[in-house]
Amino acid sequence: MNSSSIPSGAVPKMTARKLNLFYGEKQALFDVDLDIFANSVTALIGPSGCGKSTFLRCLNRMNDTIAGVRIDGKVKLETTDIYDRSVDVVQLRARVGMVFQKPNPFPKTIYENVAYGPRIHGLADSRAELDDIVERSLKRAGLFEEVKNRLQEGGTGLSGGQQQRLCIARAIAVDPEVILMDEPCSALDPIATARIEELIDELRENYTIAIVTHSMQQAARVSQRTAFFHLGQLVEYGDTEQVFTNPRETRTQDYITGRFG
Ligand SMILES: Nc1ncnc2c1ncn2[C@@H]1O[C@H](COP(=O)(O)OP(=O)(O)OP(=O)(O)O)[C@@H](O)[C@H]1O
Repeated sequence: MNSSSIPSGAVPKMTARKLNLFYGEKQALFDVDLDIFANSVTALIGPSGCGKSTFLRCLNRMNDTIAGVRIDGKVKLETTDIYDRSVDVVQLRARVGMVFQKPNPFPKTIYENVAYGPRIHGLADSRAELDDIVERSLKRAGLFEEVKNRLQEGGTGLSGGQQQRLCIARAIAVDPEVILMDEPCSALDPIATARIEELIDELRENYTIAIVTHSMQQAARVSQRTAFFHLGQLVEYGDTEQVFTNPRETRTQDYITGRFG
């Protein structure tokens, strides 16, 4: 278990306060308060339908794209209220990137998949600079060696695990501060999963990561903090080791021992 906990006094990278979310009439999140710390992995766990993905999507306003969603409460990225009117959602999503359940490379070359974001955000002044960003991002995502001789081939021709690392490289290329991952390994075999888990551990040196996972083993392996959700409520949140070995709440205990979920 990966148990380096958060230093006391650390300032959270992101905070949610009294966060409520409604899909039309149906309330999916209830008064969620949660701090996400820099350079660590926060795992969101809980039974199906408990609001993990909904919460994750609040962190970069991905729920804005769903009709009928209403959100109240606050989410801050450092000092910025991300739901404030003045916030440019495109810029926000560059700072808080996302990797989805199913690898979703663009139907473009490997190079273009990674270069696209930096190009639209104007992060490179020359082709050489763009080449540099692409190479650096692919290296950070642990994919460069496997693809360096085929950067002009299609991204969708890669294996599932490689595609997911390409999507991670694409997220990294715009220099985000936070990376959100929604069950990033659920479509992958055990070997590709292990590779992504190693990568997540490496990435936390430079990024803040929040990951939704159905696998308690995965949460225990990759995260330093674990949040347990049930029926839209945050039931328990603490150091991963504490949550798994000494949960404070009966509902957490019941879930981690397989009594429900
Ligand atoms: N677009 C949507 N429209 C209406 N209801 C939704 C929508 N997305 C999610 N919900 C509902 O909100 C609740 C929380 O869903 P959410 O997907 O966040 O849960 P989850 O814990 O991530 O589940 P899973 O582990 O199955 O992915 C569920 O009751 C779900 O049916």
